[in-house]
Amino acid sequence: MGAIPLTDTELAQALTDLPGWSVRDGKLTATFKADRSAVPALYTAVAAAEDEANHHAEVTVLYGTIGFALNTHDAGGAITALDTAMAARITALADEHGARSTGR
Ligand SMILES: C[C@H](O)[C@H](O)[C@H]1CNC2=NC(N)=NC(=O)C2=N1
Repeated sequence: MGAIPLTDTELAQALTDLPGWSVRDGKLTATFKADRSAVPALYTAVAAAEDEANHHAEVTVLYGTIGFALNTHDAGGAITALDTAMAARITALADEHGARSTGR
């Protein structure tokens, strides 16, 4: 899986498999509602997945949500399969930690 920008069609197809994720400001983004007590463990799990994949998200923690934004720096900031794969991992980890997508 290389750092090749997805075409618009490929990205649209990928989004059908990534409920709750959308493209905002050129980045693959999702926000999850999470109890503050669950955030540390969720972030720790996401960080481990990021390090395993050597692919890292921007993470925004607010008082009741945790958000993720993904693009591929090595592809000039485009969205690649590295991003969609990490989005799927994050979705699964969020589910495991009781975090619920806000759908936007
Ligand atoms: C040197 C290191 O492998 C690169 O900088 C990795 C690290 N994590 C990364 N994360 C993201 N989101 N995009 C990248 O291109 C990227 N590249």
